Amino acid sequence: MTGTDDVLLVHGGTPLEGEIRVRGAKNLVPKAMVAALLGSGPSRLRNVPDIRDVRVVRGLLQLHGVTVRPGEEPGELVLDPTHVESANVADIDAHAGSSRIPILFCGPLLHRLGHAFIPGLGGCDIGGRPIDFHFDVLRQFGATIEKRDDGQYLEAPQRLRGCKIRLPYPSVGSTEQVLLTAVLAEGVTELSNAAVEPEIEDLICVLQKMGAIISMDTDRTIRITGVDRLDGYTHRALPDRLEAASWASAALATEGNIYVRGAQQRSMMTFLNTYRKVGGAFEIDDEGIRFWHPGGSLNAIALETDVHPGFQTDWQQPLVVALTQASGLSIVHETVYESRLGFTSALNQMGAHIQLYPECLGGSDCRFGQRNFLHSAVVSGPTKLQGADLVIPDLRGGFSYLIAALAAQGTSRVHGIELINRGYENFMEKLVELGAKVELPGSALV
Ligand SMILES: CC(=O)N[C@H]1[C@@H](OP(=O)(O)OP(=O)(O)OC[C@H]2O[C@@H](n3ccc(=O)[nH]c3=O)[C@H](O)[C@@H]2O)O[C@H](CO)[C@@H](O)[C@@H]1O
Ligand SMILES: C=C(OP(=O)(O)O)C(=O)O
Repeated sequence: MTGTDDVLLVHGGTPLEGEIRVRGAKNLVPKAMVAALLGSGPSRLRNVPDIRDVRVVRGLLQLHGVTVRPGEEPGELVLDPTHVESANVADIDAHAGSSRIPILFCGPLLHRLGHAFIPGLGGCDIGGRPIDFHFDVLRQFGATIEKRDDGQYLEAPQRLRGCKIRLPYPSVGSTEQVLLTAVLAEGVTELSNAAVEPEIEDLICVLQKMGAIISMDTDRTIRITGVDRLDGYTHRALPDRLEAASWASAALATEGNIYVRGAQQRSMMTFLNTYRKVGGAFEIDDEGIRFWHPGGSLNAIALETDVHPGFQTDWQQPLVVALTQASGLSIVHETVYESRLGFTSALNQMGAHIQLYPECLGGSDCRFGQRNFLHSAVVSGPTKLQGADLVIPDLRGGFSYLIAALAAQGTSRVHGIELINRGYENFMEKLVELGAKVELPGSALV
């Protein structure tokens, strides 16, 4: 999608109603694809969504000699790493695109080739997003790292060795870095203050299927006993709980009713509790979850994002749009990313009343409290939203703008919709199936 194709006209005011399906999680599938690099034979990954982050990783794996082909069932990939080889640095740079996943190639490439090149990373612009923890842990395993203008060059002069690591913060990516490196390192690795998101548990399941030895304690400690060799795996990716929650928020904000096939209660319990407090209704069955607005007014709430099992930060932005329709003052404290509330200024242009503060409001003190980041919000509602010209700032912010435009009166022009393809499979088709009135300029109503 380029040029004017990157703009969507959204005619708001119609409740979203119907059924959509979510497939494998954006925050697991690309990482399971990287794990295939560690195997001595082919892996089969099922429930793979057609999103840009998957295409980026597929390209990077192919550059490193991994063959990637469709499997027998729709959404299945077969990844064969038998002939892993060094890739041209310029090609890697060109393929890395907008994703954060290239950083996770370090451990597997160091094991397979003894060296790795990591280009500049993409990902959402929602905070500084440093990668210091990643390089600190890789050094502890015995890797050397040289920063040059085009990226980071890593080497493993000898087999990487297991070590004792404590993360300064339970970072998802750094925990995955440790897992993907420790499984083939010599000896035992003990990781404390690890992240324990459901996608990390699913990655551990993938690695265990390959032959890894990994145990998790209740105190965020993960122990990995290195092995000499891993096989391929067959795995069905856990469903995308972040996409599911986005559609749930869309149902609430537009006074609609959406059945999300594939949504799973277990990985969404914290979201479901919050949804119920706001006044949203849901019903769970074996195949998915139905979310709807039961009528009447919604309740203002106090919300704090946190690492799992807390309220996931990626759920925050879409739900804030629904909170603009709740009666009273809602407080949102974003403790994972310092700049993740910036998207709210466009909601204010549409008629919302959202005030940002640098203090930690409504809960515990976080890392950002003394540093002048506008990371708390007071949302005053309900407010009528009006269509506007919107420029998508990041993935979840972008989906939130779609929700706001759908809930608003009048027409919005939403610019930069291509970014949404990074994490939402076929979102335009899904919108149309749910009855949204959306239009690509120059074409008929889609
Ligand atoms: C592709 C993917 O899975 N993305 C998810 C992953 O991002 P990602 O893995 O990048 O996020 P992290 O959990 O690592 O980041 C959490 C916090 O740790 C900080 N940090 C992280 C690494 C580091 O080296 N130094 C450092 O200071 C970050 O700036 C941030 O404030 O987890 C986030 C938190 O659940 C989610 O919002 C993202 O959707
Ligand atoms: C922040 C996100 O992703 P990434 O880490 O890929 O930028 C997200 O999925 O909302």
